Order: sequence, then C-alpha cells, then structure tokens
Amino acid sequence: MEHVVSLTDRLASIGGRRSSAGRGHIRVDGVAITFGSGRKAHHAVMETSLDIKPGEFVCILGPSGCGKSTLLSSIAGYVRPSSGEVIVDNVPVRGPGPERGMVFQQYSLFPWKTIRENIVFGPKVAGRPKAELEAIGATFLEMVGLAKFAQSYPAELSGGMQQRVGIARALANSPSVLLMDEPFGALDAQTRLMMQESLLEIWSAFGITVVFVTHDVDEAIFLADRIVIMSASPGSVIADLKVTLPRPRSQDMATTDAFMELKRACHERIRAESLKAFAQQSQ
Ligand SMILES: Nc1ncnc2c1ncn2[C@@H]1O[C@H](COP(=O)(O)OP(=O)(O)OP(=O)(O)O)[C@@H](O)[C@H]1O
Repeated sequence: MEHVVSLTDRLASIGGRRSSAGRGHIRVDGVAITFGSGRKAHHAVMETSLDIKPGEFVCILGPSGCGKSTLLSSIAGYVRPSSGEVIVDNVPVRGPGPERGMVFQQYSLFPWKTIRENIVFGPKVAGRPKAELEAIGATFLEMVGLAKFAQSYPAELSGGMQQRVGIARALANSPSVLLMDEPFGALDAQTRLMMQESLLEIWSAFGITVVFVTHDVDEAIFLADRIVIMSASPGSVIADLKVTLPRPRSQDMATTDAFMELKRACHERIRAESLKAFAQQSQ
C-alpha cells in the first residue's frame, strides 16, 4: 500500500484518472424512501438532505435498521427515492453508474473469475482495449498488495484479501465516488485496522469522495472528515459532526482528548436512538 501514489501516477499513464479532484459532489436533496404502499408502507428514510463536497470522507452512523444502507443505496442508484432526488456532479441519479463504485460487507466477487478478472471486469465491459486491461489489472493488484494472487480465485483468499479485491474492483472503473456499506464489518479487529489505514491511503491518493456506513464509532472517527448520525427508523439526520483530527490519521489518536470527546458526543446521540430502535423492533 505504500506505493499508492506512484501507482496512481501509473494509472494516469494508462488512461485512468490520477485524481477525481473537483468531481464527486453529492447532493441528497429532500430524499425520502418508502417501501411498499398503503397499509404495508414502510417509511425507511424521512426527508433527508446532505451536501457532500468533492473529496470529502463522510461516515454515516445510526442504530440498526434506521435506513443507513437504504440511503447509501439511493446514492448508488439501486433504490429510487419516493420523493426528492440525489444529484452527483449536477446529474440526477437514475440508476447505478460507473462513476459511483460500491463496496459491500459481503465481498460479492465473482467466484468463478480469477482475482485479476474480477478487478478488470468493469473496464472490460466498458470496452477498454486489452493492453489497457493488462495495465489496469497490474496496477490495482499491486495497489492492494495482491499481485501474487492474480490467478487465484476468491475462495482461495482470506476475508480481508477479498475485501481488498472488492475495493480494487470498484476503483478500477475510475469512480469519483466510493460508497461503502460496512465494508470491514466481517473482518477481525486487526485486519480491520489495517484496512482502515489502507483505505485512507487510497482515498488521499485518489482524491475520491467516500460515503462509508458503519456501526463502529471509533472507525467513523478514525476515517471521516464528517460524521452524519441518523435517528431510529424512519431515519433522518439528527447530527452532522465535523472531525477535526489532523491528517494523516494514526490509530494512537484514539487516546487523545479530541478523539474521546467526539466519541462521547457520537455515543450520546446514538444511544437514545438505539433504545428507540430496539423498542420499535421488539413490538
Ligand atoms: N427492499 C426493501 N423492502 C422493504 N423494506 C426494506 C427494504 N430494504 C430495507 N428495508 C427496511 O428499511 C429499513 C431500513 O433498512 P436499512 O437496511 O437501510 O437499515 P440500516 O440502518 O442499514 O440497518 P443495519 O445497520 O442493521 O444494517 C428496515 O426496516 C428494513 O427492514
């Protein structure tokens, strides 16, 4: 991962973008999402507005079932808002698109394709020439430290390695926005910390906008410029906190007063909502 910057230079030379600077502006404009209709209607997200600047790293926290994934999916274009709209770089989102990469908790790789084939899948479908696919494959395999596993299959890799492939696969499409739904939730604590550090290196090298859903307050503070906290269902934004810790971040910042103060502020807000969510779900 230490070669991220030089690798992004190489990416520029093969037709990819070195940086998405200026791109990746997300506007969530009065978005409400209801599943079903009539008496079966379920209001998952209440009217929500967010303005996420190009290159910003935003984490979304909130109690289980409050609509975090649903909101993220509306930015990805998998879920259509019932009212309001999502606008990315002045274009209304009408469905998924290569400029918005998505990484899920479950690695969702193609099990029958090699690691290299998984990574170059998007650019191949987009019709990029063979020589470019070779270069993209080599670049991203190296970036996530998996060059030796180019010809392996997903089942032969650990969870952390598979998630690195998932991130590389999303980045291989040169997105301006990376949407991540609890991407490290299934990993052990140590691997999770390493993945967080790697993600920050990639983010700072690419200048990409990241929206990251997590349950983990420490993870959110370590990663984010901004933490958006959602209420119990139906979800709406109840806090939007700036993380002023300096960058580059290091794990030992977790013991600083600033970190602890922010952690306390997040927990205070989430606890009341989690109790409400628990009560709702047990009725
Ligand atoms: N496709 C769907 N059809 C009907 N209801 C749905 C659908 N997707 C999500 N929901 C409901 O919308 C609500 C919000 O779900 P969502 O997965 O967005 O919550 P979440 O905050 O991401 O939860 P968790 O933290 O537990 O992953 C839940 O009550 C869920 O059951």
